[in-house]
Amino acid sequence: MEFDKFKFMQFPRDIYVGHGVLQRISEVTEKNLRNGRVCIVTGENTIKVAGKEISDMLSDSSIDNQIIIAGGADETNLTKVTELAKDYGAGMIIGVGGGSKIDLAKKTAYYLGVPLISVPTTPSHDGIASPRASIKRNGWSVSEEGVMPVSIIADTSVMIKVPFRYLSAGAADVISNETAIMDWKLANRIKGEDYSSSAAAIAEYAAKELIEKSHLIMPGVEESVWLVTKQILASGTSMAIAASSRPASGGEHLIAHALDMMAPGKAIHGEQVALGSIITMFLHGGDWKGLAEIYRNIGIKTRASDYGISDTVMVQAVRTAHRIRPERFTILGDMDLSYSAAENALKITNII
Ligand SMILES: NC(=O)C1=CN([C@@H]2O[C@H](COP(=O)(O)OP(=O)(O)OC[C@H]3O[C@@H](n4cnc5c(N)ncnc54)[C@H](OP(=O)(O)O)[C@@H]3O)[C@@H](O)[C@H]2O)C=CC1
Ligand SMILES: O=C(CO)COP(=O)(O)O
Ligand SMILES: [Zn+2]
Repeated sequence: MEFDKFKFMQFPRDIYVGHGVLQRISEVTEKNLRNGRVCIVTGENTIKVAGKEISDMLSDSSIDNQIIIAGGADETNLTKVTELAKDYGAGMIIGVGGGSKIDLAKKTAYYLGVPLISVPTTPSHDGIASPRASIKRNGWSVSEEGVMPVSIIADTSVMIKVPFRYLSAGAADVISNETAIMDWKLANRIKGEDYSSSAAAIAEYAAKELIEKSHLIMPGVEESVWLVTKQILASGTSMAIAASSRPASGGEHLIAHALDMMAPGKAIHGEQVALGSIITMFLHGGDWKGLAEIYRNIGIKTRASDYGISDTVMVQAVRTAHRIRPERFTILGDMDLSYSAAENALKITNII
């Protein structure tokens, strides 16, 4: 048979991570702006944290720019942001904020065919340096092709200012690669899905590094942000190699996306993912107790009620999460779990 494999991988060119790197924004913009003006996609909170400062720094360097304040990463907001950026003649997008703003920015840059700079204001997720965008369409979360940022400016002196909960969530998002990889291997064995051992090795390395150094993840310590951000970048690289979020998103993420729909605004992404990965680790027959202990050590609460999520919702989320992405086979299978099986697993693992 003729060799017909093909894969497109995108990687960032320049990554600045550490104290005070935000000051590089004008220099990095000038280096990457081919033509047109700059649109800064940010949120209501994050404009105050870094969005406005970035706009001022660009203006001081005579770079025309416009701020777009956006909401969540859903279809409606994406259309609005893309139209505004297009009307403005954007030749570059700068995404400033958490995962939702960076995903909107990734997808806008993708539609307009312009470069993207990613400026995370929080270490709460591992989408900072991934080419994938998680967008809600008709209420369902879809993992889509976006652009990989040409540059990432991760200023730890900005990211340290978020509540510790956000740092714990980011670490949990990376640690959950453990179950994502188990699911990917399972899908490879059962469904013959393509599997990349190099992408999996990097995703697993990132998780293991944080597990080994979990005692160093502490509140109010900028070095902890540095530690987590480095592995967030590694996790993003694994998604770039796979050209998919597979190495960092399995059944635990499906449960998180189900909770997004069924219990919106209760727990943040990384917290939902942590709950999901304890349960999928249990279903895989792995060391769920050890995993839950690690999560608690880094400040993650491991009971659904800690977030105001009811037992019934938690059971339903576990039962039905597989419906969200039927093409992404995981330990959750391709049929609803029985009520009693889901409830039993959640009780044994002390999630409910
Ligand atoms: N594409 C990918 O590969 C990945 C995507 N994701 C996606 O990322 C999202 C989760 O990201 P997450 O960051 O947790 O959620 P959000 O982007 O929703 O941010 C959570 C909240 O934190 C606020 N915030 C961010 N930074 C600061 C700050 N420095 N100070 C004060 N408030 C701040 C935001 O404000 P504001 O309202 O201003 O935005 C927002 O209200 C999910 O949609 C998930 O699907 C997650 C992992 C990987
Ligand atoms: O959150 C992710 C990795 O941490 C990837 O997002 P999806 O679950 O939307 O693919
Ligand atoms: Zn995630």
